[in-house]
Amino acid sequence: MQKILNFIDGAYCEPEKNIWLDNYNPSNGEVYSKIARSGKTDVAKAYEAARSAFPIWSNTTIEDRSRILLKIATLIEKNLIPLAEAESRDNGKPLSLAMTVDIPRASSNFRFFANAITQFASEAHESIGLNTMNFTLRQPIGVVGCISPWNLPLYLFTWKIAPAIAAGNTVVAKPSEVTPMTAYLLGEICNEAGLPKGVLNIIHGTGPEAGQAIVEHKHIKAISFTGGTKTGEHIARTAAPMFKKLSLELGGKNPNLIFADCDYDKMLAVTVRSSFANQGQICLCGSRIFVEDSIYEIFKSDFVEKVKALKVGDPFKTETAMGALVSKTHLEKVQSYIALAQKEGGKILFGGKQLKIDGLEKGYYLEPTVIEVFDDQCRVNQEEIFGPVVTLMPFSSEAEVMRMANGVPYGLSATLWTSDINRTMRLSKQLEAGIVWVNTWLNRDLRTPFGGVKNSGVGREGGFEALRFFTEAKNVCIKYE
Ligand SMILES: NC(=O)C1=CN([C@@H]2O[C@H](COP(=O)(O)OP(=O)(O)OC[C@H]3O[C@@H](n4cnc5c(N)ncnc54)[C@H](O)[C@@H]3O)[C@@H](O)[C@H]2O)C=CC1
Ligand SMILES: O=C(O)/C=C/C=C(\O)C(=O)O
Repeated sequence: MQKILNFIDGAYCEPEKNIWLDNYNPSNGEVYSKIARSGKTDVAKAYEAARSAFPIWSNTTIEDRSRILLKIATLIEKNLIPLAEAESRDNGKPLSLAMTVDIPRASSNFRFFANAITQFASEAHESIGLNTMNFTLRQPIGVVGCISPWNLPLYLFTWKIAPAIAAGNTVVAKPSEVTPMTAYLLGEICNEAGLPKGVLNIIHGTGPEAGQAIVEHKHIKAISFTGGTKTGEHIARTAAPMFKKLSLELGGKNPNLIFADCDYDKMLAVTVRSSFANQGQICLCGSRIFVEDSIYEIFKSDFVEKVKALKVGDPFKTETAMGALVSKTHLEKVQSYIALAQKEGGKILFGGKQLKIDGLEKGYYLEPTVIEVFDDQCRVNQEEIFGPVVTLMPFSSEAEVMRMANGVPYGLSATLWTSDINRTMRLSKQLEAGIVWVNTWLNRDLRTPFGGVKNSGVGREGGFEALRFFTEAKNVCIKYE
């Protein structure tokens, strides 16, 4: 059976303790590879490789760093089909999604930061009349840790690694133990692109063992993490007393605010996508749908009609719109929320049942699920489900919908559907979210700041924000005569 090995100092290697985890294919529930279960000693080895590589990499010219990153981007593009197939097999997502979203975005992440680093500049402040000049050096931090989740595996793994190495850091990175395959394949691509050994080190294993060892390592000075809010809280508790720089991209419970004056057909099509893309396993999915009461009934029936038409099935088939959920544990978590919704008085308008797909009976398939709820404070409307489940509620005024939209502990994204520019401005300012989309969803320009407020995280990724995170600002003050 294939082994997913660590990638340390430019070479693949087994974990020190020779212990392995099972890697499941969610589409058929079968174990299809073994994952290195690494611990402290593996992380220490990865750190040593990264530490040795740092003096050379941090002094490598911007042009050379950029050239290597561009080469990685090109190689990811060249390997689109094998990478997309690996991602789909590991995660359960439709192959079509991996081909058009996950892998192209992984390549764009490297291409974007290869170019961004050539434009990254620092400031100078002249103290006029005092004969003093201050300028800011933006220096790489050293060895940094990048920890990513299972929902968009290579997409989010590279979203952290690309800016980290573009800025001159060296990295110890850990993908999710649930979806490690494409991160494993990235090692070979980095070697082929000429990335010097030790610049990127990839450790596999569980969060509490390998992940915790990265966060606890006293010389890894910055941690960039994407994942669940509880895990983020735990990481912050470990890293904050060690004065590490932290970027935390956490959960969401994002509202969709649909006003009667919107472009209805466009809104309907995009709302189906923002609800169920990637089986609803994107932190940006709009899981709470609020609809102005004059169009609530018509929306309800049109939406359910469209959701019924979504084809759930074999991720490798072209007609599949929704594949399998990522794991049995996750499927059970999502199902427990569907059961809770019924206990709380919610009405299932469609879905809610596990599906058995011919030939893939042990896969983790779930119908897309639409629940009408009557109290915005019920648990299914407050807690992150992170699956193909959305709630519907009507509203009668801006004030009411804003109270409900902002009435959760999360604040990642919000989507507003309206043709009124004044309302757009008013509500965009009032929404408690790091990202507001108006008449669109998951429309990404990689230069923009990306992140959440409240329990959705700390810090911003994207563009120069990411390059600022992965560098330390040092002021140099020169007094001249
Ligand atoms: N981007 C997002 O918003 C995501 C949210 N989630 C949410 O989190 C819930 C739990 O999913 P999990 O797979 O358990 O996500 P998680 O947050 O535990 O995992 C994300 C990453 O963190 C690592 N990790 C876990 N514990 C760690 C620790 N103590 N120190 C360092 N790294 C650690 C994991 O190995 C993985 O690489 C999901 O049901 C979902 O609600 C999950 C994945 C992504
Ligand atoms: O950067 C993006 O485009 C999307 C990021 C998505 C997540 O962070 C997530 O789903 O966890």
